[in-house]
Formats: sequence, C-alpha cells, structure tokens
Amino acid sequence: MPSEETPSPARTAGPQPAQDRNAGLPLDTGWVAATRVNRPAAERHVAGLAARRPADPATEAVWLLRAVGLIDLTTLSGDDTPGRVRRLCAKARNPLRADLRAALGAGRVTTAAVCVYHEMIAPARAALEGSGLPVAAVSTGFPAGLSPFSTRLAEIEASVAAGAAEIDIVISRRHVLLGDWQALYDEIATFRAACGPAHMKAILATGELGTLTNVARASLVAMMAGADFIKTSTGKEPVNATLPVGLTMCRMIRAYREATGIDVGFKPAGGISTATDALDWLGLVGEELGPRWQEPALFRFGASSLLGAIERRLDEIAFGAGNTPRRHAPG
Ligand SMILES: O=C[C@H](O)COP(=O)(O)O
Repeated sequence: MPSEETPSPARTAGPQPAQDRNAGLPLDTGWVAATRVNRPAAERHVAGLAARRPADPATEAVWLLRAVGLIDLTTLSGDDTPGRVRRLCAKARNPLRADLRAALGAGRVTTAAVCVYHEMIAPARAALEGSGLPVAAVSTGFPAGLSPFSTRLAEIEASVAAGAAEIDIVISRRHVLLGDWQALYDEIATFRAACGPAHMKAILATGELGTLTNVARASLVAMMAGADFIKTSTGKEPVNATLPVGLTMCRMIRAYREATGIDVGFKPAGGISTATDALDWLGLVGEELGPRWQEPALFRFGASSLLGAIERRLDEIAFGAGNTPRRHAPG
C-alpha cells in the first residue's frame, strides 16, 4: 500500500490550489557539510517497496487514478509543434476515456499541468484556457544549463511573461561536483527571484551528481535558496529518476520541514514510464512524507509516456486483458 490512507475513487481530481511558497533560508554550510547518505542502506530500503504495492486490482486502480492527477504531462522534443502541444493539452484536460472513467467510478480527472519548452507556452496556454491547468516551462538552458547566466535569467523572465505559472530550472552540476555550495545557492536564489510569482522547481539532474551525498546536499541547498519543488532529472541524462535518489530527496524534504516548518514539493522525472513505477513512487512519498505529498500541490510526476501506460493498465483492470475497447488516438 502506498500509505495508510486509501483515496476515494470518487475524489475530484483536477487543478489544485497552489502550495505556499518556500521563502528559503540563508545558506547553512555546516548543515550541508554534515549531510551524508549511505547508498547500500538507501538501496535496501527501496527494495522493500515492491512488496508494499496494492494487493488487489481495485485498490491499484484507485492509486493509478490518483497518479494521473499528479502528472506534469510533458513534451520536450526538438520537433515539438503547436499541433503536438494542442493534442497533449487535450489529453491533459481529459486524460482518460469516458467509458473507462465510468467503469472505474471516477469523476473528473485531469493531469496536474503541462510541461513544455518556452516556445510552446503560448499554444499550451491557448489550448488549456478555461481548464485551470497551469503551464510549466523548462528553463535556464534546459537540459544542460550551460548557456550564459544572463541568457538563463532572461529565459525565466520571458517564460513568466508568456504566462508560465511554473518554471523548471536546471542547476549547474559543476557547482555540486566542485562542492561550491555558495555558487549553487546564489544561482538558485537568483533564479527564484526571477521567477517572481511563478513557482520554481529546481532540477538537480541527479544522474550527473556522482553520489547520493551530493544529491542530498544539492537538495538542501536548493531548498535553502527557495526552490518550491526539487526535481530529480531532466529526462535527458543517461540515468534519470531512481528510487534511491527519490528516498534521499524525500529525506531531505523531511529534514528541511522539521527544521523550518516549510513544505517543499517533490517531482521525480525522467524514465518513469510504467504503472508499477507510479505505484512505487507514490508508495515512497507516502511512507517518507505522508499523504499530503500524494497531492499535486506537493508532488508531480514529470513524464511523457506514463499516462499511456497507466491508461493501458486501467483498461486491463476495468475490462480485462485482451478485452479493451478501441482506444482513442494517442495525444
Ligand atoms: O520533466 C520531464 C521529463 O523530461 C520527462 O521524461 P520522460 O520523457 O523520460 O518521461
């Protein structure tokens, strides 16, 4: 079971009120230096998640419906077009077929947001008009984050001006690899100021940070610098979201909360592409952070193909394997 609370299938999904902002803290280098992670222990801990998945299909369906409402439905391809983004947004507004929702007893379901590159903000906003769904834009020279600093700042400002309500920034991995925590803090705090009213998700690109200790320290610095969410990956690194990394980031969110009373959101992203993945991630955040981190105000999946996989599994649960109704064209 992902957590002790089982959500009601009839629960209304869809846009949720935004979480309060993280005002951040002055950089505490002593806390950063004292933070260490034991990788074998983290790996042992997450290995137990498989045994705690929902035991029956009805409970599984409830959690998978919940997962749909947590997806930042993403397209981040060089060949994105307004047409592709419009189809993605139609899917975000209405991610599951009416017959499937009816069979599962589900009410309104939407994804949490749509996530695109800057140039696709305008078509996404137009296609989402009236839905209440926010547009998230990746920024700051995504995915590598190696453009001139002034260009990265200008990109944030342009995306906020274009109507992105959420900005997914990428950090400079070298600051972590060199242990230059002040540089990392200053970079993220400056990005946060440029975001203005838009909520900021800090992508740590954990697959490029070398160690779980670096992941933990970068998580802490990002939160001190005011990140509203910390996000694992761009989806473009060779290694993207992994459960040991997720455990490490959740533990740092918990530590930051215990020290400050501030709730920071979590967004695993990259390579999350099966219904089983979704259950394991929901189980992890439920165990480590509690049921509030199974809601869109504090949790998102960054994913381009997860929705299709969940829909296929819900079809199997609702109608039986090999007996699914004709599927609509994918979004
Ligand atoms: O932020 C979202 C990721 O780029 C999506 O990665 P994915 O295409 O592996 O699902």
